[in-house]
Amino acid sequence: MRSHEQRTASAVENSEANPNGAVTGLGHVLEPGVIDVSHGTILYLDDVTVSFDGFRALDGLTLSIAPGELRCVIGPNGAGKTTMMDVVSGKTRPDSGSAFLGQTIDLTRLREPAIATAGIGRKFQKPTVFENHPVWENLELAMKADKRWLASLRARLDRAAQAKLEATLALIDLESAAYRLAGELSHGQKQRLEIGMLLMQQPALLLLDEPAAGMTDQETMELARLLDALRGTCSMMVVEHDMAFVAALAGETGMVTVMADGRVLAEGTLDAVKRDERVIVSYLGR
Ligand SMILES: Nc1ncnc2c1ncn2[C@@H]1O[C@H](COP(=O)(O)OP(=O)(O)OP(=O)(O)O)[C@@H](O)[C@H]1O
Repeated sequence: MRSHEQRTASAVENSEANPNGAVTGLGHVLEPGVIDVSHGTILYLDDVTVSFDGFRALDGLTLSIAPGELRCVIGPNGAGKTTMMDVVSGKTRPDSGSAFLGQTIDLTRLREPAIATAGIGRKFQKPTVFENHPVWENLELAMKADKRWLASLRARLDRAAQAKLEATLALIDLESAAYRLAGELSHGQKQRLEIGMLLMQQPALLLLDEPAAGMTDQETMELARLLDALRGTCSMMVVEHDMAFVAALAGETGMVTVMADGRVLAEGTLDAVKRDERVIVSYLGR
């Protein structure tokens, strides 16, 4: 598996070797997983607008995320957080504005499967695992969905694929549950398994929509530890309402984005945004 740094390096090499980089001018991805982050941005949204029957769910949203960053996005109900993730993952086309993965991959021109292939993995609130299959097989099936693993999986798991599967099982702390049916897992374990399934596809950017919803406090902190362990492997954008979880992820220095009314209301460390009068009024209260 290529690390984030290796992907970045090869993206730079690729753009030097080929003036078009990893994509054509039309934004069609030619080589999965190669993202040009040479300008220090993995995700760039600029002035994005999405309207539903005249109502602006996103209203000039501008936001960027650095490679390797774990960005928490908070904000009141209806702020547009899910709509923003829908734009990034290709589920919703913006009316105007731009959305780029790295320098060259125009997300507004790609369909959802192409965006997934380009390196964006999305986790929805409700865990979606194959309940009637054992945990390890869920990871193997996820791997099969990734063309890069196909050659090794055609016959049987080769050493690299096997090692990746075992490392992921350890990372999501489900080694002892490897042979249990996914349907028998607790909610927190299912959430971790689904993140593991996304990791098998080697995403460059993971979108996580309220991953801690419905979890016990202990499960929430286990999830925070897992996401912490992923730092540097992939970039992450986490939409969340649970402030204890956000505090665990952001720490003292992580950047937190506060959305309201379809745009960014404030951005800064959690401590700074919590003291921001506009954030207190529109979201956190006193
Ligand atoms: N498909 C749709 N059709 C009509 N209105 C929509 C649609 N999707 C979202 N909206 C509206 O757009 C606004 C933003 O919704 P969105 O789900 O993005 O907010 P959110 O910040 O994710 O909220 P929450 O924290 O409650 O999940 C809301 O007022 C919502 O009702």
